[in-house]
Amino acid sequence: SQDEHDQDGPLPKGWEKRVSRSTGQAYYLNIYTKESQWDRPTQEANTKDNEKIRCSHLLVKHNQSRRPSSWREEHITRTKEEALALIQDYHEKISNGVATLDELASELSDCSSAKRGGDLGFFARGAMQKPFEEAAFALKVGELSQVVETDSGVHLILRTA
Ligand SMILES: Cn1nc(-c2ccccc2)cc1C(=O)N[C@H](Cc1nc2ccccc2[nH]1)C(=O)O
Repeated sequence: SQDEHDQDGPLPKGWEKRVSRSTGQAYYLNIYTKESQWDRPTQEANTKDNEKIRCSHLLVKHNQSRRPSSWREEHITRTKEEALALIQDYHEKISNGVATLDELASELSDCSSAKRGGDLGFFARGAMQKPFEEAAFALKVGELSQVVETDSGVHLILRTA
């Protein structure tokens, strides 16, 4: 069988290396959840499929938001188009390294998590509105999302763990 101590060193705990019978290609099996993946794992295998991730976000609310009010502005009147223009500008600034998400979120996010630089802590699937969850769980650690729309407004999401 394939030696799991090949040139990349030992596999993280909970993974086994397998070879695909049809393609002969190596893949990796999570021995707890029986999930498999092509990419060589970099972290210990999670033991349940209620994996948790950690994200920070920047939220810009608008006049169609579920709760058009925030610590920044009691009555939010900007239109959705204006919110999208703002969040696009923030996306560019963060992508170009002009500012960090936590700096902008602290001043500009309409979510009460702004006081923690937008940090939402760890959460599993089922905790957040679906569009936010799908975007967040698709991110790799350190990756910034595109603009994500929820009933709360428009967001930028940074996965931090
Ligand atoms: C999900 N969440 N966590 C916090 C939070 C976290 C850490 C410290 C303080 C507040 C605030 C919220 C929250 O729902 N805030 C809402 C805005 C909002 N809507 C969201 C939808 C998805 C993810 C985060 C979101 N935040 C609000 O302030 O009107």
